[in-house]
Amino acid sequence: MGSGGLHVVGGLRVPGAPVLVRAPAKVNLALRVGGLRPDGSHELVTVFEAVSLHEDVRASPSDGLECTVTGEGADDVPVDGRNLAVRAALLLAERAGVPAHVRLDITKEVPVAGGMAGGSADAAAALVACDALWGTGMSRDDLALLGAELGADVPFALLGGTAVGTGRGEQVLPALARGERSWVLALSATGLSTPAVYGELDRRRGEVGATEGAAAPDVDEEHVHDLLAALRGGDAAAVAAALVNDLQEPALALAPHLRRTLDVGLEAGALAGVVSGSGPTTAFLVDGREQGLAVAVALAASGAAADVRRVSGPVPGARVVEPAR
Ligand SMILES: C[C@@](CO)(OP(=O)(O)O)[C@H](O)COP(=O)(O)OP(=O)(O)OC[C@H]1O[C@@H](n2ccc(N)nc2=O)[C@H](O)[C@@H]1O
Ligand SMILES: Nc1ncnc2c1ncn2[C@@H]1O[C@H](COP(=O)(O)OP(=O)(O)O)[C@@H](O)[C@H]1O
Repeated sequence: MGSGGLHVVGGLRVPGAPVLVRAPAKVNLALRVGGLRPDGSHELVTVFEAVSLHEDVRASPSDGLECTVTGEGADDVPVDGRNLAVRAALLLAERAGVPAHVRLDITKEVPVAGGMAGGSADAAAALVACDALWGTGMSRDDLALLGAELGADVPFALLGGTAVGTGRGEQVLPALARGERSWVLALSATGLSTPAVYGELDRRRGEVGATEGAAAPDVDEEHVHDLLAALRGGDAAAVAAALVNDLQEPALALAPHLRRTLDVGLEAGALAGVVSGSGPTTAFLVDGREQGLAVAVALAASGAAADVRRVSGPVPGARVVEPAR
């Protein structure tokens, strides 16, 4: 285990050069939420798709631990020990037994607190970048285990593609998925707190449970069976029909304006629209370029979205980008 980084020169990697890693945002194509676990998380079954909205993390040599953040929503992101990328560097250094000496420069494209796991992407990218910079020689599985300690979505940001997540969402396995999907994302001006949205789901289930005796259902892969079959077939309309999110109603309760956003996207011809994870980003599945343009224009023109992005998926998980952009 070396203490220096690795630099590519004529095919050889030499210690000490900056490493640039890119990691993707995600959309949950299905999110079925079960009961509350003793650790405060919910049991869930989800199908993640990594989409072409990215976070870039550059790790450079330093005498200490420094962090900068620029790009989408940078003002809302801490640069101290609360930053998930900083926490990732500290955790890797501790487990590898090396000093946490690195400068992390984060460039964000993913909306903060948008339900697209931008912070998790930063953590995943920082793990991969620091592993390369410090030459700690961790396997992808080692990094995924560390990632799971940082947040439930981090292992998926490492894996990318289209995958099934179980447990807290941190146990991920690739899913068979044919073809590429086109998405229009409607961004909100303000974020939603993930714990608040799960809390709203619990509150609603508590009310139902009090009268009907059944609160949280057990969840297993059977709950995402239709979606997985549709993904294997690669038919966008079948995928659209199977999109599901148990956090959608709680998110809509906390951010009622999203109902109009969903209506506008659907009226403009999207195959389907769904709140992404805990929201407030909404994701519209579209069939082809023309439909995507129509949906994006309608969302932007109506004012039902603060901003609009057209993306595609699946894309790879956190990876070293060479040469640096
Ligand atoms: C809802 C989802 C769907 O993919 O994503 P986002 O919409 O936030 O991106 C995830 O479950 C969010 O995962 P992530 O944001 O990584 O969660 P963590 O940092 O591990 O936990 C933040 C908080 O979310 C809640 N949480 C998270 C995961 C889970 N299975 N059950 C939970 O109840 C807990 O209140 C926890 O304290
Ligand atoms: N590197 C980071 N990027 C974004 N948010 C971060 C980061 N580190 C910590 N956070 C905190 O995590 C919160 C939500 O993270 P984020 O991943 O953007 O959203 P979501 O959980 O909705 O997908 C933010 O409000 C922010 O304060």
